[in-house]
Amino acid sequence: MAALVLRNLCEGQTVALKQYSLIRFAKELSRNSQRGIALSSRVLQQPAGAKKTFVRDKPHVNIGTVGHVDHGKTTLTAAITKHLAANNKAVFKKYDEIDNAPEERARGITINAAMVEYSTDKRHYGHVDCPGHADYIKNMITGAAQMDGCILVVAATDGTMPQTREHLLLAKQIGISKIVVFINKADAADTEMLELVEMEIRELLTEFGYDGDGTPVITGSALNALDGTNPNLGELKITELLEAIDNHIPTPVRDLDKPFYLPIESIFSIPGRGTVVTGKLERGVIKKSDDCEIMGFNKSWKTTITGIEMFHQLLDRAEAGDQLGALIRGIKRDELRRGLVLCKPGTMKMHNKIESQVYLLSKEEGGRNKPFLNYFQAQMFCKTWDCPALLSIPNKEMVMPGEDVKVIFTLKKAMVLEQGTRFTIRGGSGTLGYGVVTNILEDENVEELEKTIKEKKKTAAKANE
Ligand SMILES: Nc1nc2c(ncn2[C@@H]2O[C@H](COP(=O)(O)OP(=O)(O)OP(=O)(O)O)[C@@H](O)[C@H]2O)c(=O)[nH]1
Ligand SMILES: [Mg+2]
Repeated sequence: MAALVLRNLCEGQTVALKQYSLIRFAKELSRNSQRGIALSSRVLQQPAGAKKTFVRDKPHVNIGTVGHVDHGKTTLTAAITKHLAANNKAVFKKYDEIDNAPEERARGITINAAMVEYSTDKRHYGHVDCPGHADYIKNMITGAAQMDGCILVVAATDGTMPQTREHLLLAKQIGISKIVVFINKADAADTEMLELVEMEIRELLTEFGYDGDGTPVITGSALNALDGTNPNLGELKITELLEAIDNHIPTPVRDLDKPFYLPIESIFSIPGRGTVVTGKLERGVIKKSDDCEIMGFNKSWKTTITGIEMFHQLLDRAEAGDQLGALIRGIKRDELRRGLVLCKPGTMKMHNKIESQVYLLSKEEGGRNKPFLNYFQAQMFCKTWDCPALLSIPNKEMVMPGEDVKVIFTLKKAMVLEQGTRFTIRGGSGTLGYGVVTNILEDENVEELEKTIKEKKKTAAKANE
């Protein structure tokens, strides 16, 4: 998260965000304990004996809230923890404990994806509350990249909105196969409106390849549940929602036998202890004292894992699916960034050129209205990283939005990529398309390529004079 703040600074997001970022940066370091997965300095400096050891007595599943800005995702997240806290299955997280950065409080919106933990009788959950605002879609992608299933929140007062569509598209692309819908703000809408919104959502789910008829849709009021008023729309609906999550979102089959692999989501520095990287372990098993390799953005490091934690509890062994923090030896926080990968030494490789099959969104789907010419530069988002990438189309000069095509991408930096990896292409402020890596190609000299492109553009401009 702290890394994210720095990134926001570097990448010139809104001025307001910059002003708040330094304060947030300082706060982030001290608020790790509220995020669940991160290892806070306060916590890690305690003698190991003072901390609980994580007991794996239920399957762990990663879910979260997605949907348009202000539709009630954070209110719902707080309401779920309140409901389960009454049964000792969660710690109640108030609304402003989830949205706790100064700018989030000032603007009343979620900027960073936040994490809470709770259990039902059936499973243990890590829940990421994603931001809905279009400006923070990057943070939503990173948050959602870790989910096994999600709760799509749609306010009955608005119905489906642009980020409802965009989040659904990204969820599909990230590989989330099952969704549960919560139609929120039922306290502020009439029955006719609620029915219309449900129909609209079911249609949208079908359009994006989900089971529109079979997806559980629960209609209620997160605010009523949080306030403890109107139990028929509040409390009871949270019970229904949790049952739907337990039953509709399958426990993923985890890849425990493969070498471990964790896309890094954030990096923290713990004075006196070292650097912690956090993220979801995608596959394999890690143990304390395991050797590891960190790689991405043209660089790599070899080091050792000296501690593992999940939700403030210590683990000797973490397995695929766990949202964890790993303490690593001898690398400074500033050397690392979100998007790097932690893996078993020698098992992964970085590449900067791939062949892929891509679907480019049509204008109606929120895509571009102009054709894509050779060497169009887009931003590729994959797992927790994003990197500029030049698009080229074999044997063609251009492709149109709405086309499903074979595309070659040359990335500005070599990243960890594999055949079958899914990614999203964004540009300007929106999603332009999505695709899957079909082949790894021989690395390209990016500087040479850029020179050639410049020359070609110059020649073309001269010819047009
Ligand atoms: N009437 C009514 N208002 C609600 C309900 N749930 C949330 N709200 C209000 O809607 C506003 C937005 O709620 P949030 O929970 O911040 O929405 P969000 O989806 O997390 O917003 P972002 O994270 O910024 O995208 C707040 O003023 C809430 O009090 C509800 O069930 N009924
Ligand atoms: Mg929110």
